[in-house]
Amino acid sequence: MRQLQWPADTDQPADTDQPAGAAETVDALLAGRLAQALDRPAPQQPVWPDPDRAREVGALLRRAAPIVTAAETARLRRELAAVAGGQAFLLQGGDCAESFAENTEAHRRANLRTLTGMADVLTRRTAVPVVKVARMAGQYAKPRSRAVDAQGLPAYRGDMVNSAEPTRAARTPDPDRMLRAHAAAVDTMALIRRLGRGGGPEARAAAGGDIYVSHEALLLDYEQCSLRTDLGGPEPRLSSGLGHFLWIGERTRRLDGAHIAFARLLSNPIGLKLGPDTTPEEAVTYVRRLDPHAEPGRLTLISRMGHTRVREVLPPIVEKVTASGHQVVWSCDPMHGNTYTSANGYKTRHWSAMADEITGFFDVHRALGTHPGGVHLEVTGDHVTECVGGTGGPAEAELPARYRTACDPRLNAEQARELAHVVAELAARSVRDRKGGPR
Ligand SMILES: O=C[C@H](O)[C@H](O)COP(=O)(O)O
Ligand SMILES: C=C(OP(=O)(O)O)C(=O)O
Ligand SMILES: [Mn+2]
Repeated sequence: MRQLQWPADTDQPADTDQPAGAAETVDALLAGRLAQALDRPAPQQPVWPDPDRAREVGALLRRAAPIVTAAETARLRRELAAVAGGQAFLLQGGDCAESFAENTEAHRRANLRTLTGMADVLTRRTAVPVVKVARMAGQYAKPRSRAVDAQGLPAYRGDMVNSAEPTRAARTPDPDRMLRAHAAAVDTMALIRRLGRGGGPEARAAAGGDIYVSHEALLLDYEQCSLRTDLGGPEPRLSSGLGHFLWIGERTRRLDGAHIAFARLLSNPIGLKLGPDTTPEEAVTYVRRLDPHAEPGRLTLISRMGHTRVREVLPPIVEKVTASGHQVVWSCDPMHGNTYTSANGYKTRHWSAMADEITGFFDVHRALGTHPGGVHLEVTGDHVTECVGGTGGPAEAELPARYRTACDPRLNAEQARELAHVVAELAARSVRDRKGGPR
């Protein structure tokens, strides 16, 4: 698989529409499609104060080595096909936002250990393989509800864009941060490889076998780098070397927008967040658009409906998508639909609301006879106090003690483990139902 060849003398893909044939022609075709995709409206993008520097950074990044290999990504695609087919579960999780300051080896190891620990709970209880996908090695860009924060400053948009520090200078988007984020992601992937392979028994236990990496494909100036021509699928596509799995967020999934068009071009498995306003008709439109060749596991639909809505909103979506014949992975994000501000002013989530949304998600799939494929969580191994509840978890008044997140509140290791037991019970029941044959 080759790096996508950009037309000579320019940093931008050519706007051309030639038929596929020789290698250069396929590259030109894909580069043209990419240019068309990126030309569409793109919400949540920073305005770089120095566009020339942003272009220079883009050119540097396009020459950088990929973070993940195409072979690994292809393996994840096969494993997600098994999830879509009901033979495995998906566990995806990590920080809401990685940050340069928190990117220590201890932090990353703790997060990996937490993910692995949760996977162990699930595997032991269900005896079904668990595919582990970390929100890591590229999760540095954030969509925001408001462009301006409470103090009137430009919002923090992730360390890849600006700094969380509350000054106007720090909040000014800086394209060089994309280089730092890329270097940090390379470093994180190297750590994961070290733990997984040559790291010795202790390290191997910490990593727990293969861990894939994922992030939200949000910042298009970053995402258009590290693209390789992939001729292995039903049509020529682009394999992103920036992560194994990329997802499109709730705030950037407009159907006529750049993010959906970009995801359509990728051969990586992709995810799509679906909030409570999604209609079944919209869901099917996304599925047809993003999985045009009906490849099992190509698309993961990550519902984040909120615990009060999931039982009402999800069933018609699952029914309509199932009737369309596409085999998607159904995943539940119980975090983003259950966020609220505590009485003392902290953005938080209650453990019980998450457990309830997950329970609702499994109940919906049980009633419809479909496979509740997995969960998507914001979680850390650090001893933080960001989400309330769980046995022994903090109350609202205790949130200030160790509230460290760069963006959204994460479950700490104890809360995560307790939630893993809830998921494991529900998953075990679902496995039993399936073994019992059609109901
Ligand atoms: O995950 C992150 C999103 O950026 C977040 O949920 C939006 O947060 P905001 O409402 O604080 O902007
Ligand atoms: C921004 C996120 O989620 P959503 O797009 O579902 O709001 C996220 O996963 O951090
Ligand atoms: Mn988040």
